[in-house]
Amino acid sequence: MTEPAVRCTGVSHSFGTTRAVDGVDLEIHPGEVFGLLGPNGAGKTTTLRMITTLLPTTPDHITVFGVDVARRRMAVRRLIGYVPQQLSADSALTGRENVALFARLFDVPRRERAVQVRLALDLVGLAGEADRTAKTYSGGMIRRLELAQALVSSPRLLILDEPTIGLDPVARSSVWDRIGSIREATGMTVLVTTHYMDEAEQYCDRVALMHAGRIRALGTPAELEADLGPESTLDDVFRTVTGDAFDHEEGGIRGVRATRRTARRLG
Ligand SMILES: Nc1ncnc2c1ncn2[C@@H]1O[C@H](COP(=O)(O)OP(=O)(O)OP(=O)(O)O)[C@@H](O)[C@H]1O
Repeated sequence: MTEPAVRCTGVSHSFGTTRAVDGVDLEIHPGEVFGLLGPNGAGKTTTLRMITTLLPTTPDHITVFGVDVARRRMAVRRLIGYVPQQLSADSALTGRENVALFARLFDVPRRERAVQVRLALDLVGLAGEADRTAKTYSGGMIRRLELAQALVSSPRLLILDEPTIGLDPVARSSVWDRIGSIREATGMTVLVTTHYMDEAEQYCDRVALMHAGRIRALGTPAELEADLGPESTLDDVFRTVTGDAFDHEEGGIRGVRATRRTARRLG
């Protein structure tokens, strides 16, 4: 039987008295684009940080392609490419130098590095701009450069935390188009968080709706919408399962911080 790309079983995490993740069960199939959706503070980033080994976990709760995250952290790290919300590109380096740096950090063998760097830049459509410094890139190009950094070690699982936050609609669709073509070219599994329901509807094979640390609904966008009734959108589904939390929480201080973080990055 094929192992799931990610399996979470009863995953929880608290920061002091805040229960950020509260009993999450999840299976992500190999090769799919899976969206973890929810408002600011839902627990999405904390879940990703546990899957990527950046937060401690206990054995037997999370596996990546069958490898236990708590027992074999280094093996799991080799399977994953991660693009966090925070800036991971250096504006003083060229696109190529930024990707080459990640190739070294992730132990891509020396003699393969130049080829892998070129392939990653090609996959995100930056081959023509690879020798410009990153400070001359637009916000969408920076996001695509960060994708290339994550791709250079040929991960089996690509994890993206809010890849389109703060981007204009054209840049957003170009980032999503790249994610789609990368998946097609490599067969890679993609796990992405977003709070843009319309994007999830359009680009994700399956989604989980998360609120207050819990998964409230899981399925294909079409299944979730059909369950609610004709003409329903994912936004409607979300409002139903969270009791309108989406509208109320999105403008909170964390939302402002997240947007500012991105604005700083792009400024
Ligand atoms: N390092 C931390 N210390 C204390 N509390 C934290 C920390 N990180 C997250 N939290 C809290 O845990 C909860 C879940 O946060 P998390 O960042 O996982 O949510 P999220 O869904 O990713 O939201 P966002 O889209 O804003 O990143 C929130 O209540 C948040 O305030």
